[in-house]
Amino acid sequence: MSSKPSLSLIGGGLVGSLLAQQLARRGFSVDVFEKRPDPRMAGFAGGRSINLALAERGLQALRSAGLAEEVLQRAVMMRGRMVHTPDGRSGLQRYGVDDSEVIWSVSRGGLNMWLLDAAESAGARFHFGQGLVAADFDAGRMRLVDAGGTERVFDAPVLIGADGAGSTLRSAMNAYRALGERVEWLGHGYKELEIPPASELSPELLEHGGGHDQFAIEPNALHIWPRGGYMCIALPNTAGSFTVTLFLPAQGPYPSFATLPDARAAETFFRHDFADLLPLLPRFGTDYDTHPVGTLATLYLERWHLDGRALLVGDAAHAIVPFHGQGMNCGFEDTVSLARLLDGNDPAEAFAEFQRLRQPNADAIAAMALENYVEMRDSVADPRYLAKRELGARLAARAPEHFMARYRMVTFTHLDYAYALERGRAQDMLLDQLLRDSSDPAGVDLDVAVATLKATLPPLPALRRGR
Ligand SMILES: Cc1cc2nc3c(=O)[nH]c(=O)nc-3n(C[C@H](O)[C@H](O)[C@H](O)COP(=O)(O)OP(=O)(O)OC[C@H]3O[C@@H](n4cnc5c(N)ncnc54)[C@H](O)[C@@H]3O)c2cc1C
Ligand SMILES: NC(=O)C1=CN([C@@H]2O[C@H](COP(=O)(O)OP(=O)(O)OC[C@H]3O[C@@H](n4cnc5c(N)ncnc54)[C@H](OP(=O)(O)O)[C@@H]3O)[C@@H](O)[C@H]2O)C=CC1
Ligand SMILES: Nc1ccccc1C(=O)C[C@H](N)C(=O)O
Repeated sequence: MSSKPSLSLIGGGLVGSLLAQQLARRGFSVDVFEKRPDPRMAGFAGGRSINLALAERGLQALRSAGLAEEVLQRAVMMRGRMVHTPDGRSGLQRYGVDDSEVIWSVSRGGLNMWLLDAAESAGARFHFGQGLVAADFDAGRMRLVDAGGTERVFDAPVLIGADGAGSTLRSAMNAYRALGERVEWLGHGYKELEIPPASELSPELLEHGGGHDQFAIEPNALHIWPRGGYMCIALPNTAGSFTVTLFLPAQGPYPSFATLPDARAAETFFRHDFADLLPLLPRFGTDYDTHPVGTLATLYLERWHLDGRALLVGDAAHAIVPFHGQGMNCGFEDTVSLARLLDGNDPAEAFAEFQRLRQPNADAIAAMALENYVEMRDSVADPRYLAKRELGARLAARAPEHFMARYRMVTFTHLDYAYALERGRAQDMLLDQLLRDSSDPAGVDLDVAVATLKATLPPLPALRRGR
């Protein structure tokens, strides 16, 4: 008989299903309890967004699970931000120097279903339509409710909660022993709309006269319509459509979701603020009136575990705002770290070490995700931001061992998020200093700038590349 403990995972979403695969592959006995029906039979029932940006951290976790190539084949490459200004012009701000540094738009439902298949193939057992209701941590038992409302009690000496931002396991743990929970609401909400495939739009609306095959606008980009205090973004889907997300203050003066309660009011707003986007949204009225306004918040906990009895991972432990496109990526990194730690250690040690390693990084990406909202909705159109970005690129080309854009550290490396935050702050101060007298990066003496950089900051750590 195996000496490895039996593990009960709550939640078979993105993080729960990948974690189940990683643990089952290592020989753990894994049962996953998911409150929704099996999406492979019932269809995928919504979720927090239609599609997601997959970056290097998430990809590396998928590689270690042997799933990366399969996922990439069903993803759309995004080379950079296509910024759409109010005058109707657009321009690409690349993420990296070439296509080795791109992010990928993947379908949440598709990804979740491939991960469920992979976890089952590795030996994990899934129990759908089983929602956690309560847990008795002293007795090592939990209570689940099925779709018909029948409640049953199961043994579960070791519980892992991957049940998302509104985690029931977290509530049960918190009631047993205070976890030091703090939720900071952003005060902005989001609503999803859709640009359909080009074939559903009249030809005169299509960019480049329809020269993007089945896509109405450039497919290989993450589109942003920055408007200062709010924005729209669009991520491509493989079938030719784009999922558009409007981010806007929830309450307060116009424009806010409160002042745009229905499609009629919102259409006037879009005609004025997103004039080039509105004609690409033929189902605007129905989408606006039927899709909910999602809420956004950051979750901070002092404790992620109850000794070796229960642990929280992914959004259940550290939900963040979506603006860096890193919530799932961070949760996927969690799964690799936790599976390694559990292999050969008792759960109490593994859980404590997991929190020690991951919490500073979760805090750091939470902070950077909040900052990226301001960057996306405002700074991308600001000359000062563009000047700093340009000077940063020049320094990185001249002294790559000393300068790397923070965005690159977060998105394309495995450097700790906490390191990226700290190093990024130091680099940002240096750029401000170098651009104090001139707002033109071409006016900065690069030899002097590189000498200052090397005198101010230590070299970057050596990079571990995914491929
Ligand atoms: C608008 C938006 C856009 C985003 N875009 C990106 C992006 O581009 N890139 C990125 O990396 N991240 C993105 N994120 C973040 C990403 O969605 C989350 O980080 C990710 O879904 C977390 O996965 P999870 O498995 O921890 O939680 P979830 O995906 O929420 O899964 C939780 C699962 O637990 C189940 N569950 C809940 N309660 C119970 C219960 N009581 N019993 C049993 N099961 C239960 C749920 O049904 C669900 O299946 C975005 C988030 C939002 C809101
Ligand atoms: N929204 C956020 O960003 C954060 C929320 N929280 C905490 O979470 C709790 C609830 O948050 P709130 O956002 O208001 O509501 P929910 O998390 O309950 O989500 C709102 C809606 O989205 C659905 N939904 C959520 N996650 C998924 C998923 N993975 N797949 C499919 N559908 C999903 C829910 O369905 P269903 O009801 O069936 O689950 C519900 O209809 C609160 O206690 C809050 O403090 C904490 C931090 C961040
Ligand atoms: N997926 C998202 C969802 C919502 C808001 C932003 C994103 C992003 O991915 C932004 C991207 N990382 C960027 O910085 O351009």
